[in-house]
Amino acid sequence: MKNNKVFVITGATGVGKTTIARYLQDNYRMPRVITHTTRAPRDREMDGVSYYFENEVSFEKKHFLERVTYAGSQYGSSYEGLELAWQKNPYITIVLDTAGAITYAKELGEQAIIIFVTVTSPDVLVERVQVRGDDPTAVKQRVSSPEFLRDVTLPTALQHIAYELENDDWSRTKVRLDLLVNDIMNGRSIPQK
Ligand SMILES: Nc1ncnc2c1ncn2[C@@H]1O[C@H](COP(=O)(O)OP(=O)(O)OP(=O)(O)O)[C@@H](O)[C@H]1O
Ligand SMILES: Nc1nc2c(ncn2[C@@H]2O[C@H](COP(=O)(O)O)[C@@H](O)[C@H]2O)c(=O)[nH]1
Repeated sequence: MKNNKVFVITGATGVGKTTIARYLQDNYRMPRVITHTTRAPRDREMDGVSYYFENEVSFEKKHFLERVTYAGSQYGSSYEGLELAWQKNPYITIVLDTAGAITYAKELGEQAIIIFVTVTSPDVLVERVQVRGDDPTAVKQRVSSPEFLRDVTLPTALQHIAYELENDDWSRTKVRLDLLVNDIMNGRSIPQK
């Protein structure tokens, strides 16, 4: 259905993408599209909830709309995943790296609402993922990856397409998010930076 929309939440590791998707699920009943990855689950992550956790063989058997390598692991999302979520609600979310967000903007056009999440000082990102309980070795590898460094800045291909959402202070982020969601749901266009 053309009226179906997907909020694509993108940005660097630890910036708050999953937190935002959870907020939209809890407050607007927007289901999150579950994507596939070959990386190992973190503490408290569950298969079929956080991700579909795959091995290299099972990953290759999926039918992906797009797939990327991020910090040495594979990630991918499918049309089937989108359709499954759209069966529950015309507004859904997906959390992607910026390469995936660019593909969604190209493939889905106006059906994809791209939200690029930022923080004023990227130094806080390491602290946030440490507080989240990520393994210190994995954090070190992640923050030195080219994908992490790339995703801190809005890519040229998403300029004038993505809404930039600063997430320094969660209580302020929620207010801006509510305004953005209500504008989209009411068919208003939002001025972009
Ligand atoms: N505004 C905020 N201020 C402080 N901490 C925050 C804020 N937003 C989210 N967090 C916390 O930062 C940590 C990382 O957030 P989250 O898991 O949502 O990031 P992410 O962008 O999805 O990361 P990743 O790409 O690594 O999965 C979590 O512990 C979350 O509770
Ligand atoms: N392009 C895609 N990016 C994805 C997908 N699933 C998750 N992601 C992004 O990968 C990085 C790393 O995720 P993490 O959970 O290991 O921290 C992050 O930016 C996710 O948003 C996908 O299917 N396609």
